[in-house]
Amino acid sequence: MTLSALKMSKIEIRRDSSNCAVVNLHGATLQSWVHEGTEMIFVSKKSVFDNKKAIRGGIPVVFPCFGVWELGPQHGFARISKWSLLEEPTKDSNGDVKAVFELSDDDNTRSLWNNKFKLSYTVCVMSSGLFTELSVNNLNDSEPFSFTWLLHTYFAVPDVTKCTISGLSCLTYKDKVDEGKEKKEVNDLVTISGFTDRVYKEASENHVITNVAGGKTVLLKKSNFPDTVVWNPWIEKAKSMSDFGDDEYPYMVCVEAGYVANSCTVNAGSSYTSSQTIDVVSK
Ligand SMILES: O=P(O)(O)OC[C@H]1O[C@H](O)[C@H](O)[C@@H](O)[C@@H]1O
Repeated sequence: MTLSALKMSKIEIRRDSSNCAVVNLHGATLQSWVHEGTEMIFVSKKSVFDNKKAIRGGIPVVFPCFGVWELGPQHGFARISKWSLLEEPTKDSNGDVKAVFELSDDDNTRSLWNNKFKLSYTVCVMSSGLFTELSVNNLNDSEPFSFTWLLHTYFAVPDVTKCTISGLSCLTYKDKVDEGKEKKEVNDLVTISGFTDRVYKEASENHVITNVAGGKTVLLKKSNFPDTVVWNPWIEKAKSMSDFGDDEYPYMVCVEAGYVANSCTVNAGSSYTSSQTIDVVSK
């Protein structure tokens, strides 16, 4: 690895002049993905980049716990840890460019969660979209470990009330804005018209999301992420967040691929891999 790559805090993964992603080593948070010249990802103008707080937007990596965590910070430590660049951006034979990031246990992670692990995160900028893959290796001597994880993707949208999300119909979801009640999704297409925070269990592997940035439609394809979380803070929650603008909620929707409704257990010496691909299917 070159010295300059070692010193960088953000890694540009550029496929060509109009397709590029930027990953911040703080949390390995993808903080920009430009597809055919359009920024597809929302980052709040009030996001704090102090290498301590989680970046408000992009694709934070949630591990080893989604949500409130009794052992440590909400959504775990991965999104606020300093990752390293394992493989510099490299072009493959069809022109797609891939980089790999890595996080290993250290004194801090073990003080919260006493396990030895290696996380690898692959980000690939393709002509058709964006591929992201998380792998975890259990490096404990003999103990299995359990975790939940999720890619907390913030899509940039021109007007969230115009977006539709498929692949959730008839599913059971936990409604976190209504005391965590279990409900059944009655709509074929989910739309957002208020504070929304839902964990859909065993959702479809494919979600079509319309009217994202540039009016485009994307197909979010998941593998080994059984659940899907949909989140928009709307007016009051937006006001309560110091790192999110009061008037920004119409311009984002989080559709999050996760393994969160139940935990995933990995034996010592074994690994587990989950991935998501976001294909831009129109415009
Ligand atoms: O404020 P954060 O810790 O980044 O969490 C932002 C949001 O993440 C997920 O979507 C959760 O379902 C929400 O309950 C949470 O409010």
